[in-house]
Amino acid sequence: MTVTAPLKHEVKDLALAPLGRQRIEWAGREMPVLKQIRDRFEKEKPFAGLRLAACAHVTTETAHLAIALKAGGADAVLIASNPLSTQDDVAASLVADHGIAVFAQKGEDAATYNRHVQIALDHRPNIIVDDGSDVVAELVQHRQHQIADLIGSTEETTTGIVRLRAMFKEGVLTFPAMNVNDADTKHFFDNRYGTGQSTLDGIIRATNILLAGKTVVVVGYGWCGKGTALRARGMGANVIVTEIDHIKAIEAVMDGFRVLPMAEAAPHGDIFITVTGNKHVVRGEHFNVMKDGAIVCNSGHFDLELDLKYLAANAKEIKDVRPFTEEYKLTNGKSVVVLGQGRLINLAAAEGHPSAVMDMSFANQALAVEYLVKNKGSLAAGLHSIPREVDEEIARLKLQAMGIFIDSLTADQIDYTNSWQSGT
Ligand SMILES: NC(=O)c1ccc[n+]([C@@H]2O[C@H](COP(=O)([O-])OP(=O)(O)OC[C@H]3O[C@@H](n4cnc5c(N)ncnc54)[C@H](O)[C@@H]3O)[C@@H](O)[C@H]2O)c1
Ligand SMILES: Nc1ncnc2c1ncn2[C@@H]1O[C@H](CSCC[C@H]([NH3+])C(=O)O)[C@@H](O)[C@H]1O
Repeated sequence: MTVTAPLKHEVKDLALAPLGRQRIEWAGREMPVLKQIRDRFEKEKPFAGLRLAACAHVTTETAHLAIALKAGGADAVLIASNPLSTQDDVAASLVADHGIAVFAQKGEDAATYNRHVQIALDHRPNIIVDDGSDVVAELVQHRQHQIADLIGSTEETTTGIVRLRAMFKEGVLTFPAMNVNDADTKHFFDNRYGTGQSTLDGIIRATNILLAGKTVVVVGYGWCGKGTALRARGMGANVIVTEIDHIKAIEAVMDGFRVLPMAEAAPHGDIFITVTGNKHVVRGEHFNVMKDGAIVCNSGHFDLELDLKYLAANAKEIKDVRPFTEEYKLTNGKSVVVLGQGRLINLAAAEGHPSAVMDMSFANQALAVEYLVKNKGSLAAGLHSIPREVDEEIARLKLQAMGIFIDSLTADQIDYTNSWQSGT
């Protein structure tokens, strides 16, 4: 379908649409679950008459989510959830081929990013699809009067959920918000295997560095950390993990990784990857004892995990050495190489998670939006889990699409698992 009527948008270049169209089609081959949901939405039109604002990384995978929501009848606006993650060809195709209003350009500055958040809210959304909670935070801080329009929101990522919990505690989250991140078919695969693969992809595309034999320090051993450490080991790196949580640290030790405090890991690392969702987990005291030329990057959240202000304040010179690769020559004579301006390296220098995992994440998103609409007016304010049966159905459909079938319990086994008398 080609839309001829002028559409409000802010994308880099509409002439990139054919390339975007081709890449969106390619990604679709690995997104069979979302495709089934989209086909049903097309027939049932569950979102007819509803205004939807989505804030997500504008990638080939998000394109499929946006197309599915539009197929369901939503009047959708899409903005970027990160200044560096937009794929400009995809943004162009969504506007030109699908009639979706996209406001996103790779490399947009902070002022533009924030202006796009305002544009998303100017749409007066009934539904917000958020990734990191920037749109919801703006709504509850400065546009309380618009909450009456809202049926609810959905949240994609761990730190977004942390922010929503904090909002609820303060009494400002006065509408239902679907917790997409905590669905098993989301974080087990997206945060772990998606981040594991795409983070290394980003580092390799930015630097073309050999991982075998390098010491990689993974900061944080949550879902993203586990995947990153596992995949780095698979590429032959010696992996050190740092943590602040005793249980996660034992897990890392028993998974066979060396665990050290950051101050002790800092002199050993060749490459540092932060995946904590926390602030300044690598800072001055650590940069100062790193090897000359150590590479640091973030695959967690925003650009705060690395203390970039410290680096800038202590640099004699900051030099672009390759795309998404800047060398900070420090006053102590050593240099630190920062990838992707300290923003998500997997989305800045590579293409984010592969489509096969985003298929499940975005199936959860699409069904979360439908759940909000179906239960309009009856859900309490605060966070809501994706219903277990939805999570299980997504897993069933994914396995089916992969051509993998599993056993089911026999009647005898069901009886056995339901009884407590037959212990022996
Ligand atoms: N790059 C991506 O595409 C991508 C994908 C999914 C999630 N994320 C983001 O990555 C971050 C991590 O997500 P997750 O699901 O792994 O969260 P998680 O809660 O499972 O793990 C975070 C871990 O970091 C640890 N941590 C916190 N502060 C630390 C510190 N100072 N030093 C060392 N460890 C510390 C915590 O103890 C925890 O184990 C979040 O911000 C999330 O939003 C990014
Ligand atoms: N290819 C992709 N397309 C769309 N979203 C993705 C892709 N890869 C990863 N993500 C999502 O990105 C989320 C983390 S983004 C962290 C949010 C914040 N806005 C920031 O940019 O710092 C994860 O929860 C993933 O589901």
